[in-house]
Amino acid sequence: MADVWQSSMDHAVAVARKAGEMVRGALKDDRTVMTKSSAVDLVTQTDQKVEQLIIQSVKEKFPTHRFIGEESVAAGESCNLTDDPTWIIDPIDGTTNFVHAFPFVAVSIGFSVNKQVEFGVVYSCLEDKMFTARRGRGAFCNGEPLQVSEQTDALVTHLTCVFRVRGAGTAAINMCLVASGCAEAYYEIGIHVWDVAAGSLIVSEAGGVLLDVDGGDVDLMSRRIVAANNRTIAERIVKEIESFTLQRDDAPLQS
Ligand SMILES: O=P(O)(O)O[C@H]1[C@H](O)[C@@H](O)[C@H](O)[C@@H](O)[C@@H]1O
Ligand SMILES: [Mg+2]
Repeated sequence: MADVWQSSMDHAVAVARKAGEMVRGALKDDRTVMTKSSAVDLVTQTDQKVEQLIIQSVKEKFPTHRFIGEESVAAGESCNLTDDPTWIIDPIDGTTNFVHAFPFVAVSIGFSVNKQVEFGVVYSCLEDKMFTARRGRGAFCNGEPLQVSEQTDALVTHLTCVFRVRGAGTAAINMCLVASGCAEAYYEIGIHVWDVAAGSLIVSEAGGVLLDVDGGDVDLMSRRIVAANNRTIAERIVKEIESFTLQRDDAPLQS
């Protein structure tokens, strides 16, 4: 990656930390659910405030950059990735955790150019862990290099009856667990681009493998992903799970 994106990445880290402070503060006194479109799809005022904080602060510094944010898309903005520099933001990944004070909540910021993720930042707010990756330059947690595990006996961070299962309740942290070598794999159907844009780069820069749940190349707009420490485990997961298709994130808006 050309050094031209370093200042954007530095800004992403700084604003993710600020956003994390806001999330920690709100955990104490503002976890009220505003809307609930399903048992798992919750929105709080804090989700919206944190997204605004990030977008405003980025706009001031990088006025030409574009945004895809979970709450902005929920409010009707389009979710199309162009070749322009684009910040892909999940203000609170793990909103259900946040509402219950279950202590795994992340701010996730991916940054893409020419439809390729150039850097990813995931701040695990309560653990105070800042996960970062730049394309071609490795993945880190609080500055320490990350490496996926060499285990062949897989611990998986999502539902399956074949593997041992753990789940943090946030796609971004689940992926950082794979990147950190604490779990061998994560898969999910139903996530959105803002859940996985940053985490996917963190996994691949830590030496992991990303696949679509049908075994092809991962497509961040397709709402499905397998992330694993190696290809053998990724392909085993592909074989074991029953895949299905959901409406893509970039599907044309219904009029
Ligand atoms: O809605 P948030 O909390 O941003 O994202 C969550 C997804 O909605 C949910 O489907 C998924 O299981 C969870 O891992 C993800 O982070
Ligand atoms: Mg999310």
